[in-house]
Amino acid sequence: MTDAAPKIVLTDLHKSFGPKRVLEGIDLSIGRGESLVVIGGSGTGKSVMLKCILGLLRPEQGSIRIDGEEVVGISARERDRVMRKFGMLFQGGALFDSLRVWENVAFGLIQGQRMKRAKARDIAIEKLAQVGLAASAGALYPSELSGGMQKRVALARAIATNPEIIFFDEPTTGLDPIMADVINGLIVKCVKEVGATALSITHDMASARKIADRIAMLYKGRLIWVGPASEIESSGNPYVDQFIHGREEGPIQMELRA
Ligand SMILES: Nc1ncnc2c1ncn2[C@@H]1O[C@H](COP(=O)(O)OP(=O)(O)OP(=O)(O)O)[C@@H](O)[C@H]1O
Repeated sequence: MTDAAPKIVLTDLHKSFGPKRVLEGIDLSIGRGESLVVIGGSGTGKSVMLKCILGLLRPEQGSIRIDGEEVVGISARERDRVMRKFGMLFQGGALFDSLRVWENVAFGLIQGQRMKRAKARDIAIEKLAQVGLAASAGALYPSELSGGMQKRVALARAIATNPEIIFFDEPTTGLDPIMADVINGLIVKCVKEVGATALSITHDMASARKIADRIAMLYKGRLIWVGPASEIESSGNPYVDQFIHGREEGPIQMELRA
């Protein structure tokens, strides 16, 4: 559950690319230990928002606070320190093909924390077990695994350093619905075990419903609805309603045609 001081606070965040305004005033507070999922159509700015928090993009206006600390405009060195709080599961897994599975999982421990290989390997094997993979899988290369197994490895890597905050970027893309459900279940379990705050972006509603405590919907540069996952069916918001039911007809399509 969450406690009083929020982990991440976005205030009046704006990000444009030339004349294209992508984020036009995002306000969002994510509690400690909370799992928040941002939904929204393609190109609405979900990745841009995540990249702003990760420091990969710099917003031209607004504030991003992590544990109360302003991170917009901090130095590269300070950014490295803040980044150590983060774990990340990238869209598509983004595993290193030339490294064995265990080396992928241990990457942040060896490279980021300068941990000895033997110790990092033990932790990697432990994390692989947490996502349901046998120690023997650690010796394989990613190309020898199915897509679902690769996602498990990516999840093991995301939790390897016991991060305080984990970002999930489209965690179920490319998986069949059953494997997606398995991965969603593992995400919930692992986030709880690590005690992390989770921020995910997806357009997979089954995933959002399963992993979110709260859901926020991004549309036209703003969060048009934020609320408990259990209340999204009764949001009373026609944009949300259309999106979550995947209806062709509704206000979103009309504006796309314009
Ligand atoms: N580096 C960039 N330079 C210029 N425009 C960009 C850049 N990054 C993103 N955009 C634009 O910002 C908008 C939002 O992109 P973003 O990738 O955040 O969408 P998204 O909601 O994550 O979409 P999807 O669900 O398809 O991944 C898009 O119109 C995109 O073209």
